[in-house]
Amino acid sequence: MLKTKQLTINEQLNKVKDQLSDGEQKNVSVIEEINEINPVDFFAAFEATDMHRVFWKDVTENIYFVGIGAHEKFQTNTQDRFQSMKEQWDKYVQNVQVAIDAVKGTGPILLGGFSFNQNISSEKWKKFRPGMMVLPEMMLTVNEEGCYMTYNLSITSSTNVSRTVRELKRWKHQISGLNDNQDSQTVKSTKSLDYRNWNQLILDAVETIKSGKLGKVVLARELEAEFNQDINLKEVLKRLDEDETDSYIYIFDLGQDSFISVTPERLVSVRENELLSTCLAGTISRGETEEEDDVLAWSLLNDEKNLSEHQYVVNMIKEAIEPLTKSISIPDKPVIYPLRSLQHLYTPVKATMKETISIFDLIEKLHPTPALGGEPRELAMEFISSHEPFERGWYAAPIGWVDYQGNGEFAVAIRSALISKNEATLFAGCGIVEESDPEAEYEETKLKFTPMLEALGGVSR
Ligand SMILES: C=C(O[C@@H]1C=C(C(=O)O)C=C[C@H]1O)C(=O)O
Ligand SMILES: [Mg+2]
Repeated sequence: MLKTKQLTINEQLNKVKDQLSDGEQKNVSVIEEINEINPVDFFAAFEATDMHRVFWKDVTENIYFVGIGAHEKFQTNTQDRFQSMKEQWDKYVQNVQVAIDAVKGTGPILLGGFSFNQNISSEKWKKFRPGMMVLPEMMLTVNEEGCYMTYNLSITSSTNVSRTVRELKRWKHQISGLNDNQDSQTVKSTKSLDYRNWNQLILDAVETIKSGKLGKVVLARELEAEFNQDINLKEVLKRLDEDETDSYIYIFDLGQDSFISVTPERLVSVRENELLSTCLAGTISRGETEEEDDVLAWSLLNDEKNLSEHQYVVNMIKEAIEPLTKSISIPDKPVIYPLRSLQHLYTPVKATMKETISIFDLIEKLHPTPALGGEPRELAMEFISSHEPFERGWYAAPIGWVDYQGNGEFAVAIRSALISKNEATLFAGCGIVEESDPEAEYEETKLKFTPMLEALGGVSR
């Protein structure tokens, strides 16, 4: 329920308009509670339009955001991309009026992401920028309390409010003509780095680690899949939403090209001055039976190699965050984080910050953690750039949202794919440490392709 007596969006717009002087223009956010609507259906209803679409599902808070269209687009190509994004958003927020006292998860919320490296250069990623976030024209919020629609627009003292409201509500026609009978694609062929080259890549990394230059480096491979028809994003999303109940689900859709991720890894979340980050590194498969599952979990919790992969992440996050905090709590030992097809070592990091610090500052400090980059960071980044035979683009990079009050959450885009028509490029990586064995790491990446590949209708290889 909205906190204040619920004003219609008509009344909300008139309230803002009445305060405007002649010729003045104002960004405004109006919010209404709506009847229940399925977020996957809502996202899919705009498939045939050229509107920008963003999908976000956070399982911890049980919340969905679906952003449609772009009232404002914020992009950055500069070296200081996180600061540049922060400045652009701060500037917008200073001139926005939220017409009513918004409930959590409604109002102006910026959705988007960044690339792994500071630059993007390959043809494959040409539609994506190093920083790209949108303030949607309309955003559906579905949480435990209900369904809400936020509209972001700008008005002047001469705006025709009833006509504007009619235009805002056009989406209702869009969802009524929904066609559910589209076919799903099947995979025709897949292609990945051949094992000989993978073997060499891992041996090079292990040698560099043994020489003392690196502690850990995360290396990944691409899997290119071709399908018999254009990928039906709605079916993919529906499967992920139903099956992958312990991961974030994210789509950044630019029309023909979409980036999609089903990631269990939180980079950082901020609620007022409370911070939560998670260390997720160290992997084993799930068992067929409960007993086998327990045995695997126990062996992961006691495996020196996996514990070492994990500890690099804990140490780095602790070091990065501690100076900003009044108090910090990190358990001594990791626990198991089980997913549908694999399990990880997991350590939550909770902290109360000294003052409210922008989520963009935190991303800048944390990205990439040694769960995606390595230790030491700069050398690991150089090793990745010079050895991995593809461009990461948005894979392993921060994706998420920030609201107008500074709350926000960013995940890391692993278990992800770049989709274009009937082709998808999937990504999976693994933490290489001194004890790494190329074949075991190859199997681990294969396991990590599973969630996305299954949702796409393919089989892992
Ligand atoms: C790099 C990925 O995952 C990371 C590597 C892990 C590992 O090597 O054990 C586990 C989780 C993530 O930190 C990926 O899924 O692509
Ligand atoms: Mg690993």
